[in-house]
Amino acid sequence: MSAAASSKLLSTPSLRKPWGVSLPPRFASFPALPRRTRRRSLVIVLSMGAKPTVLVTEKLGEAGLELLRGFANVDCSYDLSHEELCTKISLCDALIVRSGTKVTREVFESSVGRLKVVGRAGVGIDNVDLAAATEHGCLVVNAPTANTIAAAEHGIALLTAMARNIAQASASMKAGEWKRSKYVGVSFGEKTLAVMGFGKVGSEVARRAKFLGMKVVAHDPYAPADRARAMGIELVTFDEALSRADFISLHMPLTPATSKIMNDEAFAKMKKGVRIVNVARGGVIDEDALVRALDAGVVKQAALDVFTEEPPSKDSKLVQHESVTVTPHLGASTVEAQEGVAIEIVEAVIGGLKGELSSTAVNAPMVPAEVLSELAPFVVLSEMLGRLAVQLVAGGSGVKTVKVTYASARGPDDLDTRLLRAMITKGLIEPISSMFVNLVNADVAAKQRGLHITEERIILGGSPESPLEFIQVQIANVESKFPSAMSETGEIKVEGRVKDGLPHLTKVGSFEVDVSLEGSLILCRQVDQPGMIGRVGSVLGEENVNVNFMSVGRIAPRKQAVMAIGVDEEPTKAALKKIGEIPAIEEFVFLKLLKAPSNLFRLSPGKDAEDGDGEFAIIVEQVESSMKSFGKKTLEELKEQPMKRGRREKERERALLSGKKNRVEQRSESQSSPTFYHFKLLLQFIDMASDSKVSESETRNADGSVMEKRVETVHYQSTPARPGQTERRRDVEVVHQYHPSEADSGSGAGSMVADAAASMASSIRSTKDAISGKANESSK
Ligand SMILES: NC(=O)c1ccc[n+]([C@@H]2O[C@H](COP(=O)([O-])OP(=O)(O)OC[C@H]3O[C@@H](n4cnc5c(N)ncnc54)[C@H](O)[C@@H]3O)[C@@H](O)[C@H]2O)c1
Ligand SMILES: O=C(O)[C@H](O)COP(=O)(O)O
Repeated sequence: MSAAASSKLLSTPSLRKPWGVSLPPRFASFPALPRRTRRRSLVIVLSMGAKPTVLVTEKLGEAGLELLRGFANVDCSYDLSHEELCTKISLCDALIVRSGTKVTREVFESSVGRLKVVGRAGVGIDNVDLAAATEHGCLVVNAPTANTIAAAEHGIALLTAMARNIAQASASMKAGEWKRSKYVGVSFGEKTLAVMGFGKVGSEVARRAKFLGMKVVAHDPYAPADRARAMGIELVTFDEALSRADFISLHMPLTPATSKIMNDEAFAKMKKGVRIVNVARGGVIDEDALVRALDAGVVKQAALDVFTEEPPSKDSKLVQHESVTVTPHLGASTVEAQEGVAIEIVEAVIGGLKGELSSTAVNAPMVPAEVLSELAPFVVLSEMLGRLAVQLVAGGSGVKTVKVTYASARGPDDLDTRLLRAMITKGLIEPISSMFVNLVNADVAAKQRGLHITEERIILGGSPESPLEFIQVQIANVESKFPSAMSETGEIKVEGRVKDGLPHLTKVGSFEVDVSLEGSLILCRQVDQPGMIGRVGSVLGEENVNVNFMSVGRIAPRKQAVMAIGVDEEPTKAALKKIGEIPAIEEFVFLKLLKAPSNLFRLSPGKDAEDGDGEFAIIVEQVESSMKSFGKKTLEELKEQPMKRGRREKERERALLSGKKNRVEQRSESQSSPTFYHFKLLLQFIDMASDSKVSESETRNADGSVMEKRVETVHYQSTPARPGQTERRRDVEVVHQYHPSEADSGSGAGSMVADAAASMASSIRSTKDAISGKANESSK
């Protein structure tokens, strides 16, 4: 498959409808779900989703591998050379490594955009080029907690082994000697241990050292003093730690600031005869300086688990030194830690591939689940506004200065705008470039394109129930192809709000409008007069273009007005021309929104790295278990099931219906057991899947070859936020469409697109079949 063809296929919009068919997070806590499928956000993915491929380059615990195999094709290739890794990586969606694999810029470049997640099965990410990962929009996750205890225990093991010469004495005895006086050790009682780096491992080492009877001080410029105080540990300066310590244990990460922090100068500040343990990173010690300090007797002994170069050379003076105890980077190597790390990293990588925000993401913001669910519709709105604004620019290029205004009744610290800014950036860049922008690389992408985005908060009075009242995007120093979109101060200005959970455009330039942002949009400016809606509507009607929303914003009756028309299908050029020719219309523009609202966290340009069948299975399983628990034989009977509502459900429903759902309520909802509300949602999904229709059509070239293939799905949905409401929205989505210029020119792209479309269509059919199949089975 050529690169071009493959990227075409990857960018095929899926049937994922994040705000349409997704179920809210609490649905994920439905009791019937197995642990693996419980997650922060369960999005129903009706995708063609082939399994992603995950390359594992170092030994990983079996439990993690097993979990991974349920989701992905797993390639365990240990001992790859760097060249081999670079070759293989272009076939992989994710990579899992430990500390032995160097994930360099070259690896990201060689992946040609396919690598979406790098999982570091452990803590230290100094072997991953984070800047390169971020530039390539690749999420890096680690497993920061599962090996803490193992590392701390290893630190203590080295400390005690060193103090009592265990390794040296053991080697000597095995060599046939019996030298009791040579291996006299030192005791810990009343000795001071300086813990350098009071993080997870450092504090566990400190805790254990206290039980050994040691006095413990710690140095960590970033550690909170109260945490140390609570453990009875004094936080001291770097110099004081060095000068007071009989033993030093290193637990800081390797960063430019800590590289060779233990150097000649530092050794000179230590007590003569100090003993040093390092289970952090070899690079924090200047190894040549340590050899000098050992030879001079300043450092009496060292116990090292980590080295600047791993493995160190066989004739390394440090490794061979009589006063040095060494282990080959075994800190994390306990059975328990390796199982834990494997599960922790696999869960993070799977989450990343599904587009979920991981709490262990190293190069993307971590957003708490309740904040995420609250911000979700604003995330879509942000991308839509970015897309609209950039399409209003004449020529589409030269966008350099963008101002985003967030208006909210909440306090200034109560809004994390990183997600919103990332999505506006995505909306601004993607329609006019081939770049794929996600949460990981949004800021870098903006910088690369010289896009300067400033953010402003407006604090409104009133009730802070909603995180935001409106978002405004302004582009300065450009001209607009729709001059009415210019504000009084000369910027292109669009403003939007979330209404009933859906993004709405509420202002264009200085004209107030109100149009739901779905499908695409036609903006017309005309002199306000009777009959305009009808005239434009009939041109669209003749073309079979469905109008989903229409609104007119005017300065005053019979004066200038802007009409915003939301359309499900893209009108032909001829239809747009006819609209432009209506005499009263003075300017107009057609703006494409999104075929499928983007999933913020999706890391690939379009393909959901998700096994769609797995998701269907969950829904089918839910239906089945509901039928059993309600003793129903058919789907119809299930749908008729009267809902018993307790006081809490009624209150919750009332709150939802009136849109008064605050964060506390949402949180308590997500923690409460699934009840009436969940069941309603399930029934809605059944309705949607049962009612959905798929139609396929083709346009052919004169020679009979396929020019364009469209697969449309039509499904009906209730608004998830309003479970009691019977009104439904029609929702049309073009699953795939390609144009003559992209048509099959012998590269195979055309047939792949056709295959993709067919596969999509069959996915929908199989969901419907699966649901009715279960119903039939249960009725037997
Ligand atoms: N040998 C092993 O197998 C093994 C196992 C686990 C962790 N590690 C390594 O141990 C180190 C610590 O891991 P962790 O999980 O405790 O990480 P952590 O992030 O929880 O703790 C690191 C601490 O170092 C502090 N720090 C940063 N710069 C410092 C400086 N200049 N001086 C003093 N302190 C500084 C940070 O504030 C933080 O509190 C990492 O380098 C990790 O890679 C090694
Ligand atoms: O940073 C870590 O987690 C440890 O150094 C463990 O590294 P490893 O996974 O290569 O054992």
